[in-house]
Amino acid sequence: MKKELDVILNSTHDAMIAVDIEGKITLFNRAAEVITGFNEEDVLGKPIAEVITSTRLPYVLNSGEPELNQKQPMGNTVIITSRLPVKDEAGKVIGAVAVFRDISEIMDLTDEIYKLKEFHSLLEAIFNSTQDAITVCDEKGIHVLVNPAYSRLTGLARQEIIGKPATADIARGESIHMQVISTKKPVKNARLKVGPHGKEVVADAAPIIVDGHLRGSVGVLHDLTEIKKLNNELMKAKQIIRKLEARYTFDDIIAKDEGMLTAIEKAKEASLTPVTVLLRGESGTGKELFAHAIHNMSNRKYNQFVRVNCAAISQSLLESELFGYEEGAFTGARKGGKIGFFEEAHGGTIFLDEIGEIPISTQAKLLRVLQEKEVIRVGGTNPINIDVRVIAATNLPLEKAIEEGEFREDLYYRLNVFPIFIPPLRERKKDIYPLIIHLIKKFNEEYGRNGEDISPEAMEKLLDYDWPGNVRELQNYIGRAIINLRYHEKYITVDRLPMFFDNDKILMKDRKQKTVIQLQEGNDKSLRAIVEEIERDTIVASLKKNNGNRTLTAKALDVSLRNLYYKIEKYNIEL
Ligand SMILES: Nc1ncnc2c1ncn2[C@@H]1O[C@H](COP(=O)(O)OP(=O)(O)OP(=O)(O)O)[C@@H](O)[C@H]1O
Repeated sequence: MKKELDVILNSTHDAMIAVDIEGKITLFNRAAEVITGFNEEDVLGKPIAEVITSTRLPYVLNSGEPELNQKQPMGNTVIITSRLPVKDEAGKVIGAVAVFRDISEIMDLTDEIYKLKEFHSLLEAIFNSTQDAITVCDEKGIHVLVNPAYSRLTGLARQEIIGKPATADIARGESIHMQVISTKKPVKNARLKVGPHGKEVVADAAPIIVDGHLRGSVGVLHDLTEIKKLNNELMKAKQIIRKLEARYTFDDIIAKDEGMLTAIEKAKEASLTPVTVLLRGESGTGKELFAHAIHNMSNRKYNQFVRVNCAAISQSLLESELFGYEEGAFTGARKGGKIGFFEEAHGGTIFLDEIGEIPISTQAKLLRVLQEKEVIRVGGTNPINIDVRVIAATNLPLEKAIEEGEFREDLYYRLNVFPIFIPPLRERKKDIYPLIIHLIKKFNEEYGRNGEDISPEAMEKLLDYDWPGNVRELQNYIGRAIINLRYHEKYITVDRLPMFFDNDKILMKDRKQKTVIQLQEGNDKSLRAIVEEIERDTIVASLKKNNGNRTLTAKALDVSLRNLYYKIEKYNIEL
């Protein structure tokens, strides 16, 4: 029996030390040797206080009371000890035993657990407060976690989705979790519709890998309707800034050609008087630039310059935008009414771009404003005096529009008091080289290049081209050439020139391919969605081909400029 007890005593992980009534060591097991560093033979019979200075066994001998589960340091470790008196049958204390264990490893683990708990709480707070919708699936593709933003976005409560397969919240598109789980690779920018309301989202997902094993997938969804809304607001803000600023002066107009120099002289002359100016010229020739310069040289330069693109505003809104409206003038009218562009430009200049696009009914009202120098807001009766210089611009042959009954003759005469004709670039080739040098400097700054000039061979090619999009096209073209330059290159040489577009063919090819793809995929899109997609792609391609020039694009696609603006807004095209 003693042998068995010896084995037990020396194989247990609990350290044990026993002392007699005098405090001399009578038992010192293997675990006690490991923790204290002493050998049994060296300590047996010695007073415990000589071996372990901090011992409390003498107190237990004295008091006869046990001390249980006491934590205390011992050397570099921490131990947890229980000390018990040993009593004879009469209850007299005849010795004491200390049982203890090194708990420094457990303490380290406790520390680790505490830190993990802290981190967990931090993650939980982020998870619950972030505006990004987050969803987590396990490695089998079962939803295990979603945050409140996810429920707000998808309309699915936690309990409706947890435990369900990854595909359960998808209204349209492929599950990003399943893609991640099958490929172990992240997915970026996937467009999906989710939840019972088919909310449009852009989603990213990444695998959760623990010790080299896939444990699941975490997905983040961004509300696309919100992004679209913000984008629209940004576009509107940009439009407003553009409208309010007259950035250019005559110093910004680059010209060598005599025809162009004459136009500039005429414009300078006009800027010194309040005369109504009609700027004529093809799209991209610099009409807006002239309008800015005239305003900035006039005595109105410290007042507003308001640009109105008459083609970009829908016919139904144009009148109320130009002349303002009174409260309750129509359904949806803002409380308190709204002032129109003419009132906004009071004391300054209004630039009526694409004047040929004004509908005939609005033309009559515009004529009245120009004659009487007063506006009456839509839904109102009180005339409001305005002092506004008018600069109008068009790239349409207004005379032909008059013949066809689309433009009022009397308005034409009102506007055509001081016409300035800006020649197309193909008729002033002398301007091409100075414009290129000006543009190289501008784009060097923008793209961080060091271009200085253009080689004679490259120049020859550019002089041969017709530039149907005029300076705007040249500007975009040189921008692309500068991007093609290496950082150390100073010359735009022929091999750095971008291709000129022959896009009609490409466009047709693209259109056909696209249609076939849609059908081959057996996509369940409606005919309308397919047609709209093709329409959008076609407009984007044509706009690219025409360097963003709306007029040329409208012509190429055989739609009215107004219709094109409408579609650009409808499809949120930014070019
Ligand atoms: N002579 C010039 N010197 C420098 N830059 C020019 C010149 N002419 C045009 N540009 C630039 O070319 C671009 C197109 O010019 P602008 O917008 O004034 O043309 P537009 O005739 O008003 O075109 P649209 O009829 O399409 O509105 C602008 O970025 C403008 O700064």
